[in-house]
Amino acid sequence: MADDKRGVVGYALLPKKQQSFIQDSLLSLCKSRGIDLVRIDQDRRLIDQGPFDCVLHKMYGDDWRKQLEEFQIENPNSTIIDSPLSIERLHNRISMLQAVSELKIESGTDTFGIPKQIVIYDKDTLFDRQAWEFLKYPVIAKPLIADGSAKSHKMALIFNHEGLNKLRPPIVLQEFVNHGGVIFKVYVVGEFVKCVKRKSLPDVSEEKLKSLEGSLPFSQVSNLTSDDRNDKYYKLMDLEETELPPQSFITDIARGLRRGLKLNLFNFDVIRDARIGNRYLVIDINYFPGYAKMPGYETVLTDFFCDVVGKKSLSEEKEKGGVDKLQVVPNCDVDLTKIASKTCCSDGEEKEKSPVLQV
Ligand SMILES: O=P(O)(O)O[C@@H]1[C@@H](OP(=O)(O)O)[C@H](OP(=O)(O)O)[C@H](O)[C@H](OP(=O)(O)O)[C@H]1OP(=O)(O)O
Ligand SMILES: Nc1ncnc2c1ncn2[C@@H]1O[C@H](COP(=O)(O)OP(=O)(O)O)[C@@H](O)[C@H]1O
Ligand SMILES: [Mg+2]
Ligand SMILES: [Mg+2]
Repeated sequence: MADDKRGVVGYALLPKKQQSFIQDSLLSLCKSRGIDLVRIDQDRRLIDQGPFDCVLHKMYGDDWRKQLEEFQIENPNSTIIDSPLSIERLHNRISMLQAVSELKIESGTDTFGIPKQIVIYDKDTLFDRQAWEFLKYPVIAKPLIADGSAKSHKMALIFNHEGLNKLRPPIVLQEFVNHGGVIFKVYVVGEFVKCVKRKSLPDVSEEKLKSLEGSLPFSQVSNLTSDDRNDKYYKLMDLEETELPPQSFITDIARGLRRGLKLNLFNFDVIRDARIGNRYLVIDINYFPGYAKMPGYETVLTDFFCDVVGKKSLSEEKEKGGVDKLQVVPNCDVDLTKIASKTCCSDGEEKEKSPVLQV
């Protein structure tokens, strides 16, 4: 695109997301750099709107997917951020983390993986302790589907057999790993990677485990307000004292995941195993997360949009060296019909019978 021609990014977001993401500060920075952010009217067909150099979206459903397909056929030069097929992989907590197990990264002393876990489809398997004897209490029960609904964030920490009674499969049972009460959230925007600290669940000692009753339900711990955090369980952790993981290690994982998942906009949650100080576990990956909580999000996102629509980024304009060009990963060609039937992964291993996406 000629640099004097304005770029147009159309966005289709739910009202809550629109409110948090489309801030005046972002609109005006984009505008000053030749990019117009335009709301897509969801009461009209996408194909009747535009032109858009890029369509930015966090919307689901068959109708929306069809509209995007139609739009892409009519507008082959337009970029859709991101492909619905790629996003869909994150809607299942097994296929989501499979992407981590598939990563091949050379690392020095630091290692990474995922916690031991199993997918449970029925109550018989849930109460058959032998079926998941490789998991030690406490475990976390997570809904298998992670589609952004309030229900998909409702979890429970299970301390013993009694705690299983309230669970409703399909769920993922995942070993709870003590990690010092702090998680690392890694935000990815194209090639840009930023790691921040957030509060998490406190450690559970062997001693404490004996005295705890069946289960503890919780939801979106890292987004709790300070009032919630002050209650006796969610006691405030000292985030300041926690050291961040090595930046180059985290960047390697982020870029590997970006290519593996074929996604440009996502974040992932990482914990540091308290038993093994240099072992990191990825526990969650989210599409198009709350970027407005990331310091300086306006600059990062504006640079990304410039790159997507083919305008020079600020770093290029200033001809500064050392800043990676933000390249857009091509749209995904994952075949969703290839969801195999396999079961459980423990730190990357998998056995027959749980849903695993084969790319
Ligand atoms: O709303 P926010 O800013 O808390 O963002 C949520 C994310 O919080 P984070 O940026 O990671 O702190 C949140 O991340 P977590 O699940 O808390 O790890 C999700 O990405 C959530 O989207 P969805 O409900 O899974 O579709 C995100 O919600 P939406 O903004 O997409 O509704
Ligand atoms: N395996 C685990 N070990 C320890 N804590 C965990 C584990 N999995 C999740 N958590 C805690 O539970 C929170 C929510 O789990 P997560 O998988 O990130 O769900 P959500 O998609 O709702 O964010 C995490 O932010 C972290 O505090
Ligand atoms: Mg999370
Ligand atoms: Mg999540």
